[in-house]
Amino acid sequence: MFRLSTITKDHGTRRVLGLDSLTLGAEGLTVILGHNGSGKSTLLGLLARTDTATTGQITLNDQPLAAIPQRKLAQAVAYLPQRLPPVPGLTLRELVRLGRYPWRGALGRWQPQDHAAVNAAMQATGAESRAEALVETMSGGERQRGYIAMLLAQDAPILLLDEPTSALDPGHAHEVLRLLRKLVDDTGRRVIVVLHDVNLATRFADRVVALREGRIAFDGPPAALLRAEILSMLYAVPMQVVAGPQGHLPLAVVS
Ligand SMILES: Nc1ncnc2c1ncn2[C@@H]1O[C@H](COP(=O)(O)OP(=O)(O)OP(=O)(O)O)[C@@H](O)[C@H]1O
Repeated sequence: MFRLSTITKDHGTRRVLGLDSLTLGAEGLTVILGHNGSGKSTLLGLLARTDTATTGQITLNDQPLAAIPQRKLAQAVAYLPQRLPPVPGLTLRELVRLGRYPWRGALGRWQPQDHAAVNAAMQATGAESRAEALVETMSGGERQRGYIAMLLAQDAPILLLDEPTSALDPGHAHEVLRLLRKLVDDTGRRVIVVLHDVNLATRFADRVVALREGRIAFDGPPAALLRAEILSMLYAVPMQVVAGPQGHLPLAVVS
């Protein structure tokens, strides 16, 4: 579990994040929402330690995040950033195998548990059928499933994903969230995921944390987010809440 206290992140004279106190990763699936530029990726980058705060402290399981050795951190936290470098010449299976990096010994030998983790991750994501395909030839959805399989193979208890559905059509976006939900429910992993789609968030999340101009503007269960005044404040456009499909929460729409 992450604890953040009095965190700020400045770029030059501009403050892009200011969080007094926040605990993340204690519950199943947390979605981070917020308008463009509200600080979501900055927050995830701080948790993944690819970025550092200007002031304040972050701990992971009561240890200062800054003091955790890189390999130990990678065993505890798997991070899928918003933008990934191209991977020319790599097959999907090779990509997923990269997820095992933090677990391999000094000589980099493959152990039975490495193979098992790669196979399980490919199976869970339905990536097996394309295992030998080159990643660069795949569609956005297939590639994204591959990256999520790589993340799963890392076998970390906490997963951080920054807009994993941004390149996906509605069907594939749902599929990714269903998969993350299943991971949480079946394996007890903790998932923290940045999304833009409010309705996807409320359908799958246990908790929603919403940022506005770098500050927390909402933190609570999905049903509590579905109020016109809260959504309109978050996105600075008039929004409404309308009836959803039978058995589901209402839907957020721009008025
Ligand atoms: N390296 C940087 N230098 C200067 N400003 C930066 C830098 N990185 C981020 N910012 C600014 O910090 C603010 C927050 O950025 P961040 O990427 O965290 O927002 P976000 O909520 O993830 O946005 P989006 O939804 O558009 O992905 C933005 O205004 C961005 O321009």
